[in-house]
Amino acid sequence: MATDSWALAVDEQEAAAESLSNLHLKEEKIKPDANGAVVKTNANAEKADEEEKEDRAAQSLLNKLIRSNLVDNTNQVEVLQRDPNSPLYSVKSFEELRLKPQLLQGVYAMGFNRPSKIQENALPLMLAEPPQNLIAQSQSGTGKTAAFVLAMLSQVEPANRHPQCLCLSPTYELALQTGKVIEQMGKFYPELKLAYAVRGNKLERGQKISEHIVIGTPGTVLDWCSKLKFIDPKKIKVFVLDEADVMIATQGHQDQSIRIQRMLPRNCQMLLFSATFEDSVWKFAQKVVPDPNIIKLKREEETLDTIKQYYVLCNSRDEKFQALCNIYGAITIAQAMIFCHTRKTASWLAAELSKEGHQVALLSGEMVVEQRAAVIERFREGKEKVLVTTNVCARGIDVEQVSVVINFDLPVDKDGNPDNETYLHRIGRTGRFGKWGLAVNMVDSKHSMNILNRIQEHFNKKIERLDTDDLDEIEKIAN
Ligand SMILES: Nc1ncnc2c1ncn2[C@@H]1O[C@H](COP(=O)(O)OP(=O)(O)OP(=O)(O)O)[C@@H](O)[C@H]1O
Repeated sequence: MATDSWALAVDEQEAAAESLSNLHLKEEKIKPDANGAVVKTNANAEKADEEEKEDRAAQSLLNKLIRSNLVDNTNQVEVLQRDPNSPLYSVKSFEELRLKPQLLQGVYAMGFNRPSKIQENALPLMLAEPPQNLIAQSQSGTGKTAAFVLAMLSQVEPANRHPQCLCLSPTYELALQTGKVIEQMGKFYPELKLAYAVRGNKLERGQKISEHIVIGTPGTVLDWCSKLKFIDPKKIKVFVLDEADVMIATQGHQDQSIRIQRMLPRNCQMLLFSATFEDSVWKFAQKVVPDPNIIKLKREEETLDTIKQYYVLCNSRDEKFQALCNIYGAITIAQAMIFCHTRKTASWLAAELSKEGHQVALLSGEMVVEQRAAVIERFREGKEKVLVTTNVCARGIDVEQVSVVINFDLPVDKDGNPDNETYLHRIGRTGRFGKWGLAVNMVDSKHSMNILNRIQEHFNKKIERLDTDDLDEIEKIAN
């Protein structure tokens, strides 16, 4: 396909995505009810019983919006150097990096006292002379964005008024979030300018952009580099591919990213970041980052050791609800998270619990990400005591103070098999929050008993039966 018609196809694709997201916005009608519970009044109610679809970009954005500090990790960083004979540098302070004073000031103004684990190794590699290529993987919240933003800011020469750093993000919203970090860290570097290559940011044809850093989504960046020629890709010194795992989950982005990368000069520094490292990400990473250094930080392992796990046998949704009420009647629960399989069950349950006088928050996929972030924030602050959510919607969200988790429906994957990873993440604890926890699983059919059995086998941990008609027995589980 010729570049122009290809770029046109990209345009159409992004336009379609945009109109879809507008449509999505129009359908949002979420308001708190008289009890403060967030209740869905979605025009598209027939969709409510559909299983939620996983949206990795939305999850990633949500995580960014609700995160207030670094995620702790006690694992060792693994570093694989391209040249194994060169000494392995790691820094324990930002001073050691010999940053421009205005950047050091920016770092400290953000409240960073010392580099995070991943930054200790990634920063010296990225700032080395000559610049080194890097593939880095560590879970969300470990300081990757701050690291590559600092690398980009360090390489810019403000007197050269053309784009020198190019950063690709999977979505418009994620690009804006990274842009905010650039602006914050570059606060004391006013001559440094940033442009957003995102749909809707229209420039006049024939124009060349003078900003030093361009951050955007692959389709628009490709347009700006090829069809519209706003950017001269040959002058790019640093190329960052952020959230590679989310990127390749979006159709078309992988090819667009590769096409952009092919336009860059050979000596351009290539940096790729990802929170996960499945095979597909690794293959993609190798295509876009030649001769890489590799840094990996394993996710902190979660365990079920400090969790008391129970199951309750029920015959229907109403019985599950009754069992839940009995548990609430017998023990004091400061805060609980309740997981349901569909939006319909989640909103029904939230309404029923509010009728019983509970302060309930509802989190489900039809809310825009900002609304979801606000719901989580309120729950974290203790404004609501129960958070009802769909299985998919709350993936990856930690609310540290919650000690009781109820699986109103057991987690299953799209083929109906037990989703052990989700089970563990919902209920398990890392070393940091190794406090006592209680998990109750509602089982209402042979099928869900089978799922529960497979979960028990997978973790080799017995899940005890709980008779919720026996209040004494329930009381005992809290001791
Ligand atoms: N050295 C540091 N000291 C203290 N806080 C830091 C440091 N580096 C980053 N942070 C803060 O920690 C949080 C997570 O950092 P950052 O967003 O860079 O992580 P990330 O790994 O890029 O996450 P994601 O994969 O979600 O983008 C942010 O609030 C950031 O401001």
